[in-house]
Amino acid sequence: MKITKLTLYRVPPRWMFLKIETDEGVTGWGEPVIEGRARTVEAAVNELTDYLVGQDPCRINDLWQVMYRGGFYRGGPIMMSAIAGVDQALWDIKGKLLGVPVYELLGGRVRDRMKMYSWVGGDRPAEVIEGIHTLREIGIDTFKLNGTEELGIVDTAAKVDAAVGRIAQIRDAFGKTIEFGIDFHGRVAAPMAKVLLRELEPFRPLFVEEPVLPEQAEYYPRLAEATAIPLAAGERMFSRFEFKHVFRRGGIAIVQPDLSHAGGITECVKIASMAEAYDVAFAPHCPLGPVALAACLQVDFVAHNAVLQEQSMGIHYNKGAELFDYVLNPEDFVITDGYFPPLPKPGLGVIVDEERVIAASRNAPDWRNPVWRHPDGSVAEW
Ligand SMILES: O=C(O)C(=O)C[C@@H](O)[C@H](O)CO
Ligand SMILES: [Mg+2]
Repeated sequence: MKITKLTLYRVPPRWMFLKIETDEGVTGWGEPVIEGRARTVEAAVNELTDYLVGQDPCRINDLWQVMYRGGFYRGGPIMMSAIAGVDQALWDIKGKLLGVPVYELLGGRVRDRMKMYSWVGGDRPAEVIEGIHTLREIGIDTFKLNGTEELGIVDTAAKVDAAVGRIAQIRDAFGKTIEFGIDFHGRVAAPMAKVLLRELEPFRPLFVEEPVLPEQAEYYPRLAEATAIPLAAGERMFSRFEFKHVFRRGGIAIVQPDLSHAGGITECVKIASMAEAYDVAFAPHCPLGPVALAACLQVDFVAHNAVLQEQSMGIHYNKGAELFDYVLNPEDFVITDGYFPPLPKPGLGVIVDEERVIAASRNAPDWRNPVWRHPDGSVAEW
């Protein structure tokens, strides 16, 4: 079998789908994208075409190594997202060719269902209580919300009280009947992370995510020493070679690689396995589309240390399309009591509605995250 063609579709809300065709008619789908840099990743995938067309799609490991090592320069969000989308599509092809879900190719399931969580509250966390009430009605009991709005390197007691007060409201309203992670989203600098973690400790969040920016990773062990709250990170780390430093230094209890940013299934299975050796949990980041989610679930069902799966249903970014709008088999993703079932169909287990994708790709927005500013006019982390 040989790869014959790669086709990319940028679609609302901010996703990009990759279709890989072969000379035997088997087609695979992937979701290579960096949110806000879709056109850059599109160019990166197109540059990989030279290494892929004419090759055997079943030699996934070799093609991964060629894509990673063949161009001398390596790593980073753009290249690793391009590789991720190609990798997902190659696993989709191989599973379809052999008639089995990817998790069967990876040794079979270690669990019967996978715990998931939903976002509540949006960019500037508001209406969190209402959001939780609504989602609890469909059996979801685990959530994530942004911890703060803009925050200075050193900021006021009032800002701290606003952040902590929101969390106190959640515990007042729901007690321990629900769980939630708090995403600091890179908005919190090291000095304020210590303050916030101390003030949040009594409310026992499930985790605090990106407690500082990934470029400040040396603070993870120090912050972990100062708090019992499990710290999570990983959405802005892009290969084993980045995660290994975090594992060695310690401090992170949950790693959250993104299957569409960190080299795909091939790489994230290895990251999950490294994490297990350090007693670190695996909780793939996935604020993206259905192909990315399907790829996550294929790894969740073979990783012993997989604990939580993010998904974008109702997320504040999904303007113009919702998670399953481009999917012909949404019934395979039905959430029961807050869990996803294993995807039964061959390959990634998602059937892409190609007609709808093509139609939507004709007016895909160039999504950008907002550029926030502090009251003094300086750039604030979004
Ligand atoms: O889902 C998360 O945990 C996020 O932090 C969302 C962020 O990754 C945005 O997708 C960036 O545009
Ligand atoms: Mg996050």
